[in-house]
Amino acid sequence: MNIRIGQGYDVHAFGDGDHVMLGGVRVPHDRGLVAHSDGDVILHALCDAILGALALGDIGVHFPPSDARWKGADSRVLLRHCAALAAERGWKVGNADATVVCERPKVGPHALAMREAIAADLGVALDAISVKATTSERLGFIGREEGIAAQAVCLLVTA
Ligand SMILES: Nc1ccn([C@@H]2O[C@H](COP(=O)(O)O)[C@@H](O)[C@H]2O)c(=O)n1
Ligand SMILES: C[C@@]1(CO)OP(=O)(O)OP(=O)(O)OC[C@H]1O
Repeated sequence: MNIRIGQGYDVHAFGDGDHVMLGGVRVPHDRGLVAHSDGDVILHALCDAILGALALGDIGVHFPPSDARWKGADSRVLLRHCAALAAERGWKVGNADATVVCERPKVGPHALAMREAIAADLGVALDAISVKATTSERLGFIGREEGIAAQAVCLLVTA
């Protein structure tokens, strides 16, 4: 069995709105996220982790912000596309682990639903997908609730 590892990172600013999309789940909030797509930082970081493991560039190469096709896009579509790129090359996701960093909203109550959505999109078992959260202890742009960040790592294994 061959293995590959990739990592990803994404940030989006908070703006007007009444919910955020995180890990494919609509989470009620008193702000929204500013983005060309739905601004799902967890899924964007995960897409970049998969693309990184494949050495296929990054999310902006595959889904350019200049392309109207991705305006308001459901990031689950992007994630499934990245999984398909891996499958075409003989790889599948072994496991993935993401950390979202924000003061609010609280992610814990939604983490299982996020894991379920991601596992379904990647075609893997629930226990292969981890979603964690931490605050920034009120420090920096995240601490001031100006934006939200996520990191992800992903292991690919030969299918
Ligand atoms: N947006 C968040 C942030 C944190 N959590 C949970 O709270 C725990 C404590 O966070 P600290 O930053 O104070 O270490 C963290 O381990 C998460 O379980 C959360 O659900 N949503
Ligand atoms: C996802 C894309 C889609 O156009 O746009 P954004 O939603 O702005 O998100 P970003 O994390 O900046 O990645 C770039 C783009 O691929």
